[in-house]
Amino acid sequence: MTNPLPLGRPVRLGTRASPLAMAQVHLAADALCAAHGWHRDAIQIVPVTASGDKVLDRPLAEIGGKALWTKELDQWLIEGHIDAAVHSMKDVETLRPDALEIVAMLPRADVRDSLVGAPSIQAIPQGGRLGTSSPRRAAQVKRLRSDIEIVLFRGNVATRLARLERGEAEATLLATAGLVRLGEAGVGTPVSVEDMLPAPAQGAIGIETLRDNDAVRALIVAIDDAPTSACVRVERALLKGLGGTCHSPIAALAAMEGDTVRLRAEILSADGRERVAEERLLPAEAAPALAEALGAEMLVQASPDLRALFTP
Ligand SMILES: NCc1[nH]cc(CCC(=O)O)c1CC(=O)O
Repeated sequence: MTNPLPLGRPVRLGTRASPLAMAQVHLAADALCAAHGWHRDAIQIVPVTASGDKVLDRPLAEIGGKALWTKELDQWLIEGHIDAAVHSMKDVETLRPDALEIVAMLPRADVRDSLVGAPSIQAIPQGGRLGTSSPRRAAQVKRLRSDIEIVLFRGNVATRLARLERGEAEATLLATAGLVRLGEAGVGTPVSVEDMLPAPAQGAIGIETLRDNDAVRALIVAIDDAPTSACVRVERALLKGLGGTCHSPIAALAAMEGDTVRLRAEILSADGRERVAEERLLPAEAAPALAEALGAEMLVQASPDLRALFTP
């Protein structure tokens, strides 16, 4: 016997249609079924093509930023075509529409980036090319290896790996979590967070609903991993304080240590020559507010040129 459907019909989970997003929505569906004792047909998966997946020849930052990943899903939620949307938290804008709320996050996966094409950043050949469209990854690599040339790599994980295979760059960096979820765990070598601090919210999957839909919220909140939610909220609060955009090289990682949150954060100039880095132990309760204040403080430490990267 499996439990009856509380909405009287399957729960409709919206997702981007990319292979990574599809793998992630299945993780969310599995978690919901396990938590509620449902059979898998209690969930209906609804793929929605995001505008961010349609334009592949220009940097995301230029064509409209992170909103392009969520715009269609936001609209489907608000119009009631889906009950919840599953997101890579890394791709979710800092400021969300008032009607929506991220109510749960799955346990966070590996937060590290993986280097593909070379065993370490040091081992990339002199003057070699690194394919990425991430201002953070570009700046962090430039900081370690100013000789490396950055070439624009957009598209999904498979596209980027294919471009590397074709010799369009010597190396690329991808989120380890994404590689693992796509069954490509053996591809690449994880880079330590000491060498390369990840993007805020990297490795976290969030589920968003309509703030006012109590029935759906109650179902989704059951799968929330509290430490992941707490840490990702702190990283996103820092982003809010920085007021960054997709143009802005920002890295941040929060981790629970008992009743405190260890927050590491850095902002960099595009060439990696300037860096403002901070590490703080914050009491958990006040951590989001303190992280937001830290973001503003980091901007004060930055040169006018670096600060300009954070003014939209
Ligand atoms: N911007 C694309 C994106 N959004 C989330 C992930 C990886 C999965 C995750 O961080 O949870 C990726 C791919 C990548 O950066 O390699």
